[in-house]
Amino acid sequence: MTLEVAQLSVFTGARQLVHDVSFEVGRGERVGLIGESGSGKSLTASAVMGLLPEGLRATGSAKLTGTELLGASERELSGRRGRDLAMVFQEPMTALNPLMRVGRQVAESIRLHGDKSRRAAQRAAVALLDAVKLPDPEQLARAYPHQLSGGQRQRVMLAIALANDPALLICDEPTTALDVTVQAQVLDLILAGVAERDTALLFITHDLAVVAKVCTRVLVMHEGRMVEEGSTSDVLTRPAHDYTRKLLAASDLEAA
Ligand SMILES: Nc1ncnc2c1ncn2[C@@H]1O[C@H](COP(=O)(O)OP(=O)(O)OP(=O)(O)O)[C@@H](O)[C@H]1O
Repeated sequence: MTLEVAQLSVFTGARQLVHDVSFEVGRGERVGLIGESGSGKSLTASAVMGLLPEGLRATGSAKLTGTELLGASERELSGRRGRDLAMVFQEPMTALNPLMRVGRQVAESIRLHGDKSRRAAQRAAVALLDAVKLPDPEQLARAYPHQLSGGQRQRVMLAIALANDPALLICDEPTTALDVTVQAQVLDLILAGVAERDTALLFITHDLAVVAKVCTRVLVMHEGRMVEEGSTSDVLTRPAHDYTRKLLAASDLEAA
């Protein structure tokens, strides 16, 4: 199993925000995490990545390829992030360095976790920018983030995330800020990227149409608890939990 989360809870002081969440994501599997705003999706993912905001703490277990992430040292975690654990967030501007050319940012993430020379990493970076279908990647590698469109920046983030063939990719609303056409293109790239590498995908979204397109299995969160889990087609067509039925009714998903 690539990711095994067991009895994961998140607390702020004595208040519990996430309650005993357990799930697994296998190699090459694409799992959606859905639920309304505030249901605990992002906190669950942040706890797995060791990126909880100051003042919050997690208990339980989250193992990536057999090794415990919860309670690991920051040094250990930062060694794994970008190597076998990668992330793409909603807003690429906050994750990209505004003062560094994008090609160099991709190349640095390759060099940080490998033994490629500067020149080889630069070449690999251009190849990755090409693989995420950025136009004229050699030229584009020399641009700064603010010179790119939102969709182009998200492709750069995806190139960085996939640079070291991660075992697990966590996407948190990666296309929510993009317009519909660009959104579909970026989703296709994510699907192709994880398929090529057999990467496990945990995909957070509140958009059920996106889940239907991307995920084979779905986890439903409500008020910090996991209330339902099943194959995407079962959950979207025959929801077992009242809350999931409400989510479906509130969405404009035609298949539902
Ligand atoms: N730093 C924090 N301190 C205290 N409470 C927090 C903090 N971050 C999140 N919360 C609370 O934890 C709960 C879960 O938040 P979380 O961000 O995981 O929800 P979410 O399902 O990802 O929502 P969204 O779809 O809006 O991102 C919410 O009630 C939120 O107010």
